[in-house]
Amino acid sequence: MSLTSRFSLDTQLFASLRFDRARVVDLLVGWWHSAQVRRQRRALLVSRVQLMAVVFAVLVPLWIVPDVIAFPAAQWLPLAGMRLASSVVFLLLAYSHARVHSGWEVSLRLGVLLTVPTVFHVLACSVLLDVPRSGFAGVLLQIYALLPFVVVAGLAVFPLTGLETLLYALPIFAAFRQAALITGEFSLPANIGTLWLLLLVTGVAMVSGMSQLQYMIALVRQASADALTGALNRHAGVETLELLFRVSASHNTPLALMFVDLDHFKQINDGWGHEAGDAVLRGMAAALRGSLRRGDVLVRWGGEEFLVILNHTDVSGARLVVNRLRHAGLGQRPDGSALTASIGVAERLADSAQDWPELVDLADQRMYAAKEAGRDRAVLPQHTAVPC
Ligand SMILES: Nc1nc2c(ncn2[C@@H]2O[C@H](COP(=O)(O)OP(=O)(O)OP(=O)(O)O)[C@@H](O)[C@H]2O)c(=O)[nH]1
Repeated sequence: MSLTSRFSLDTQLFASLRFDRARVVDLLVGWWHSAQVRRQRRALLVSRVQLMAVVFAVLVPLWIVPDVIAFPAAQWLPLAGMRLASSVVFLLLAYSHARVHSGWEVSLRLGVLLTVPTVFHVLACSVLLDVPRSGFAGVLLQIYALLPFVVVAGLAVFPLTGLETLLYALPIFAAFRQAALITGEFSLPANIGTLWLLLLVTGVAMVSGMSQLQYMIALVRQASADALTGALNRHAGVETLELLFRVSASHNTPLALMFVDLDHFKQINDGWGHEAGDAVLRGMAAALRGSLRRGDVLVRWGGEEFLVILNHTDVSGARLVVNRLRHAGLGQRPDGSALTASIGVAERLADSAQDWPELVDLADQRMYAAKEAGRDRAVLPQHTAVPC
């Protein structure tokens, strides 16, 4: 990799670490995360859950030793049973299959990891109700009281959105209140400082989770972006298309594809040089992006060929996008004339496509039909030609 392209990649990485409104919303709720970000985040969350589960599976039973030293058998025996049971659940989590298929599966695993210490805390408070708060037992009781803080602080190691951190923290808050009610220590004025501290730890965990998420999104974007145009590269495009096709087929929703190929692009390279050709490609990608919705996906398929994936879009929706492109234009050639493209459109339902390669083939064939019909036009399913 040349020094300039390396520099430009680094610049892109740091640019995507800057905040703007869309990025903050992405970090707070995550509705618009791309297929790549979702997949990487699932893998990262699962591996972190496994790591934490191993740590807890080892540490939790080790605490039986101080329990035995500090508490009478009536207390340490049930505690030891709870610790061993917790350790079994952690071991199951640690050795469960690393490959997960859905976000729900990941949420469930993380939920179990957090629920075990939370439930343990509430039950331990009932078990330890009558233990005198003096000497070593008193010290241990104070450490037990800190468990909700440890669990909330533990959220900081996961790349979660702000909303997710809050949703995972709320049951821990409820457990903290329940434990205080059991021990008879719950009164709002007396607990206000402790609650404030718990909120503060939640806030820090939230910022930490969102920062990790932001860094992960930046790395995924860098790995899946075409360095010249910023569109998805072909590898990431195929992954996205594969996923969206599968989802569209299982929910029976429409999925349209636009195959966009610039007209007479070679003349630009030959007449004005490769740099001018690159600038035209960059401008064209920016113009395409400007005419698309946020959920649409722009892929650089190769050279001067782009693929636009229009999720939840039928043929009439794709026709609207084609018309919008026609009005907005694709930019200019170096001589100032309008840049034009030939476009082929295919749609999963209208074309009864069985898989994504068939959909790409159909869009590609229609793009060639548009070239043969004189360029500067789009061919849609049922072979309706729309001049661009
Ligand atoms: N500047 C630049 N040129 C590229 C890039 N990738 C591919 N090309 C050029 O794109 C041109 C594509 O030429 P052709 O396939 O003949 O297509 P065309 O000239 O657009 O002709 P039609 O598609 O038939 O209208 C070739 O000259 C490639 O070298 C790139 O990243 N930058």
